[in-house]
Amino acid sequence: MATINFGGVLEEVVTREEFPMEKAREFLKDEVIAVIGYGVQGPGQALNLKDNGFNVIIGQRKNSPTWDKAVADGWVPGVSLFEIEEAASKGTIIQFLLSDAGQISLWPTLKPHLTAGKALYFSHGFGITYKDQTGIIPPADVDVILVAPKGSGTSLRRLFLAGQGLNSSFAVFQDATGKARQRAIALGIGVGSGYLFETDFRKEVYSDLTGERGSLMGAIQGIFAAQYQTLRSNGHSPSEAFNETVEELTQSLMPLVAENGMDWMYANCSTTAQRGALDWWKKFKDATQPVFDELYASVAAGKEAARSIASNSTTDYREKLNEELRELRESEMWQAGAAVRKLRPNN
Ligand SMILES: NC(=O)C1=CN([C@@H]2O[C@H](COP(=O)(O)OP(=O)(O)OC[C@H]3O[C@@H](n4cnc5c(N)ncnc54)[C@H](O)[C@@H]3O)[C@@H](O)[C@H]2O)C=CC1
Ligand SMILES: CC(=O)[C@](C)(O)C(=O)O
Ligand SMILES: [Mg+2]
Ligand SMILES: [Mg+2]
Repeated sequence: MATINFGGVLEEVVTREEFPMEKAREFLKDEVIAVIGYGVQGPGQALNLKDNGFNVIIGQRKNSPTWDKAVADGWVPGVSLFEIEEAASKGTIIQFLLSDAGQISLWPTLKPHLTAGKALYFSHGFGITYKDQTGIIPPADVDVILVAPKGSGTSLRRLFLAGQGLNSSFAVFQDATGKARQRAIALGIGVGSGYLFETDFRKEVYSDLTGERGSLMGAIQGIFAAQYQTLRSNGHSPSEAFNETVEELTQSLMPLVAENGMDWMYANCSTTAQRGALDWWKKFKDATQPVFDELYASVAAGKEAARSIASNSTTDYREKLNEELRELRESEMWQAGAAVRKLRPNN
């Protein structure tokens, strides 16, 4: 473990230097890793593990689009691709990568295959933390571990193929074998993590649900929409409103934030912009703080989990989500965005 100073707070981080790929492979050489679910995280993690030299099999329902996707990705039926139950019985480590709602309906099928000494692996603290709602209560004689990549499974795979990596958090909920922590770390390295930050299941899911509803996805769209509306209602054209709300942020300013922090991005803007941003960010913080506090309370009370389970358990959940995404896509702001993207100089 390397001790790193995060803004004055010391934390332990696992690095690839202390736990190299070779060590991870050696540690898991007798394990069969069964990846159940082939949505977004499933392919990213399974392909990275396979390419890193681990024994991986996929469990999917036959005659499903994701079965075909797995075949197209090179998994071979009867060799490395099986029906869910067969994969679960063969696996010594079960990576449970169905959607959080899907995990609930599959749990009774999976549970009998969790025999003594196996490991149950999640990429989210959801199922375990909200066990009152999910009914996911693992047997006492299996390890229960978590590795949660800090980003989309698509990015996990892309960054791996580019020779880079994505950081992940990891956690142990239950150590039945005495090697749960090592198993989690080895898997974290195997799926393509660069650094591994230790957490627990509850903190992982509370922070993840807050982040995606908040500044990563929900709040950002809300702020974009509010500013766009202000500009439009004051007579600005769609292209002007979109450029000043989204395009400049993603194309020019966020890469600078990613590279060297907010003050660095500010320092590379005009002194006029710096004056305004330094004055106004606090007003936006004060205005949104109550919403973030309400959000966290809703997460901690299990209300966000309940809503997610209820809406993603219906048979037509995918159609309904797609319908809402279509509304977003067809809004004037994002239609303006589509036109603006076509005019990027590199296109
Ligand atoms: N999407 C991402 O990149 C990230 C996801 N995670 C976590 O990883 C896990 C997997 O997430 P995703 O890959 O996004 O899942 P997903 O939403 O893409 O679903 C994965 C698979 O579950 C299947 N599924 C859904 N309901 C089912 C049911 N009732 N029975 C059988 N199969 C069903 C879907 O067909 C799909 O193939 C979740 O715990 C999620 O919170 C963690 C970090 C990022
Ligand atoms: C990609 C990720 O980490 C999210 C946003 O939390 C998720 O997909 O659930
Ligand atoms: Mg996340
Ligand atoms: Mg999430």
